[in-house]
Amino acid sequence: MALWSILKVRVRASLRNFQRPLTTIASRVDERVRVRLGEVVGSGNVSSSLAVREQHGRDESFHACKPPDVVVWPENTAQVRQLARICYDHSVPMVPYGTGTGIEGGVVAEEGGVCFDLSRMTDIVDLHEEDLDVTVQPGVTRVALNTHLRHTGLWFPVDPGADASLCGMAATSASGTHTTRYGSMRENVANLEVVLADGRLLHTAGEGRHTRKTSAGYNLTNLFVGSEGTLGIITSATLRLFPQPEAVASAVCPMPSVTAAGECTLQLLRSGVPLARIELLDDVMMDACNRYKGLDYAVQPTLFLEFHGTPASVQEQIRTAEEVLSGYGAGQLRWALAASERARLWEARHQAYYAARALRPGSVGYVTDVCVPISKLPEVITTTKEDLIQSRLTGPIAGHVGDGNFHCILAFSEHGEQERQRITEFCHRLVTRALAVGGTCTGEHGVGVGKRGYLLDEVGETGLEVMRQLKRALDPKGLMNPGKVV
Ligand SMILES: Cc1cc2c(cc1C)N(C[C@H](O)[C@H](O)[C@H](O)COP(=O)(O)OP(=O)(O)OC[C@H]1O[C@@H](n3cnc4c(N)ncnc43)[C@H](O)[C@@H]1O)c1[nH]c(=O)[nH]c(=O)c1N2
Ligand SMILES: CC(=O)C(=O)O
Ligand SMILES: [Mn+2]
Repeated sequence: MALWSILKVRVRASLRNFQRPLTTIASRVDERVRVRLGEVVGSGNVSSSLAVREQHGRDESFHACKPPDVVVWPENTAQVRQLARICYDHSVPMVPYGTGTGIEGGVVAEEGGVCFDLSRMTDIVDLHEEDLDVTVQPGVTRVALNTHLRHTGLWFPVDPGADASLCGMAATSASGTHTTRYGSMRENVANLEVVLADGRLLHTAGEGRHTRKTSAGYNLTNLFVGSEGTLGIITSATLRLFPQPEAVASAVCPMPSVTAAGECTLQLLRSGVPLARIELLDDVMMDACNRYKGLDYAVQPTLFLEFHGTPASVQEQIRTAEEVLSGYGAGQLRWALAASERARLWEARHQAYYAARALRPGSVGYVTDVCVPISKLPEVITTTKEDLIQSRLTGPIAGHVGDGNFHCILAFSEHGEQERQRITEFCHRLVTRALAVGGTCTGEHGVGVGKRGYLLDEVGETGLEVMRQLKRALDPKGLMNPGKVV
């Protein structure tokens, strides 16, 4: 059987395994429900227009749009609770929506229902500067929070390329270019307020609690981090903050090959340099970024580095890093010291996805997202680059290599069935390769609809069944973002 057919069978089998809860989901939101929703939020905060529904039925990925039946914009948690209760009573699916920047189809309304657009809940509720934490509503984005914090000397470091909502980032367990040093959403969420499917309100670490650690019972906070809207609607998140570093230095460093870059990354991590950022862009991605942002970097595999600390400690880190880099054939480092230069450099990295897509105007993007134990990174990234060449695919590589996480960004035409098939087969080989060395099918983008077929291979039968039992316990009617994750 051709690999393409095997993949289809695997995905279908995985979907069949999902035991639907007993209650049948209502297929459409009828007029009665629509009126009740409008009574809660007011007529200006509910829409059934096709354009609005289509805008909410897709994210930034290639996954096909499936519009919800209605979009609502609640303005506070009390409204979210009332809306959820209405959906629960009428067995209507609910799909939480942050900023729609996800790339695994998380907001696609697989079974229609009500999309909860949370962008009008934009309060920064509690800032505890002395405790280094803050509580935000779901409409607050990472850039908005850091703009608000600018004058406090504090910041929040988790930075996916997009200006995503912080609660959406919690929902997908997002990470970014600072994760090597500061952690991902998993490490940086201290508490979540969640509206459950039936409208009950849960505080995952207890109402009003914002400690640096706790061992009080099960870790409900991390159950909801990465739950992708399938267990409840996050209506606020309490996040850890960090002091802004006194000194910052960024550099761009050309490397002889992706293998050398991977091996050098390992050695830098082992040397104990507390790297704030270490990102790899391969030659194809450097070319794409140069074209997209009008830059003139050498077109070869390149490490983007950043060091944080006091002026003296940054100098010390740079000395050690330069020694390690020279042992792996690194070229001349180009430094970005002024804040504006650094911003330009990292903006190019954050927009790598759009730079890759711009290589083929009018294309859509298929982003892979494997993460492997860091010692396996050089081998896996080298084999992947060879596979791309043999498969005749243009898939620029960008990697958060300090975490063993990398992406191939494949730009393709929605109409090219054969090319799409080659991409699907390539992605399958990549995930298989990552799982074989103890890695994961997704380091940061989540399962959504795209990775459902791999969850069984990754966590095993018992792991998947426990996830489904948890889902049934919290969402017995199967209304929360159906068709995703499990
Ligand atoms: C250019 C570019 C670059 C990147 C990325 C995207 C793009 C376009 N991303 C992916 C994306 O930004 C990331 O997944 C965000 O966490 C998505 O946040 P949104 O608010 O947009 O969630 P979005 O609205 O897309 O929803 C994503 C999922 O979370 C759920 N959800 C959203 N808000 C919720 C809430 N309040 N309560 C419950 N569920 C909720 C949704 O139902 C859906 O399942 C990424 N990611 C990453 O981790 N690292 C990276 O480096 C990048 N880089
Ligand atoms: C798309 C993505 O995750 C990145 O550019 O890192
Ligand atoms: Mn990424």
